[in-house]
Amino acid sequence: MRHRPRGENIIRFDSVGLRYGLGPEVLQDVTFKLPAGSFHFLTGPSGAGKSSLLRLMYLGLRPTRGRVVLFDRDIAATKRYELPALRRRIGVVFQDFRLLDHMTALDNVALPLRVRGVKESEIRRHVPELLSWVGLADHLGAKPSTLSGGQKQRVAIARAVIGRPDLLLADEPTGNVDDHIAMRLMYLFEELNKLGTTIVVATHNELLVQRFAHLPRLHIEHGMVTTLQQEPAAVDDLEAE
Ligand SMILES: Nc1ncnc2c1ncn2[C@@H]1O[C@H](COP(=O)(O)OP(=O)(O)OP(=O)(O)O)[C@@H](O)[C@H]1O
Repeated sequence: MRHRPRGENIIRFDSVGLRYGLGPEVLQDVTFKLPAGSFHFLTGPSGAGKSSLLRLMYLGLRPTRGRVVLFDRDIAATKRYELPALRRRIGVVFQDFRLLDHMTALDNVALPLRVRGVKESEIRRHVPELLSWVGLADHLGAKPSTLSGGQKQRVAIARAVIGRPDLLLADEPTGNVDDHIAMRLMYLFEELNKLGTTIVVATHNELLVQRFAHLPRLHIEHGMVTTLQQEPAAVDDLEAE
């Protein structure tokens, strides 16, 4: 973690296009930049390309055209062996969690800290505390196969935030939990953001988007990304005009 002064860009896309194989372009001419320390929702209908955009951001895919600049590094000009160090600065909450099945919840969350050589005494202090905060105090020793979808999701979120990454990318992080836990998870993201992490949360949950009102919002439709500087007027508001 080496947070940068707010205002500098953490990530920049210039005219980025993406196609899978010989298929049509699923993202077209995507251009935006995210300043360090900002918080954005990523919205759009199912199949619009939210997960694909996140994959480009965490370097899980290379664009078919255009330029991606991450932490001031042009990814096309970055050597393959340099990519893992960049990736370690990003926390990712995958839609399908991607927990390691043979490890306990505690060990899954501890992994990013162990990779970084953090002392076991610190790991034993911080990891149970975070897992308790997301409501999993009774499941520290549980293997993912014994956890519900919502519990796995919370382990995945704890793993993504434990190392206070420079950039957090979360794909539908509240998709499997009730409203109360969704709020708790959002507050966790807000706290992380206050500490300097830039955050992108892909979601279908309009209530969350309206309630936390982080702008600009990135919105994808028909392969195009727009940055919305204000929330679209609700249908009731339009009818009242
Ligand atoms: N691995 C892949 N191979 C081929 N096409 C893909 C692949 N992954 C996604 N797509 C296509 O890319 C488009 C965007 O998909 P993506 O998963 O990014 O959308 P999304 O907005 O995240 O959807 P959802 O909200 O349903 O998760 C879709 O048309 C999808 O079929």
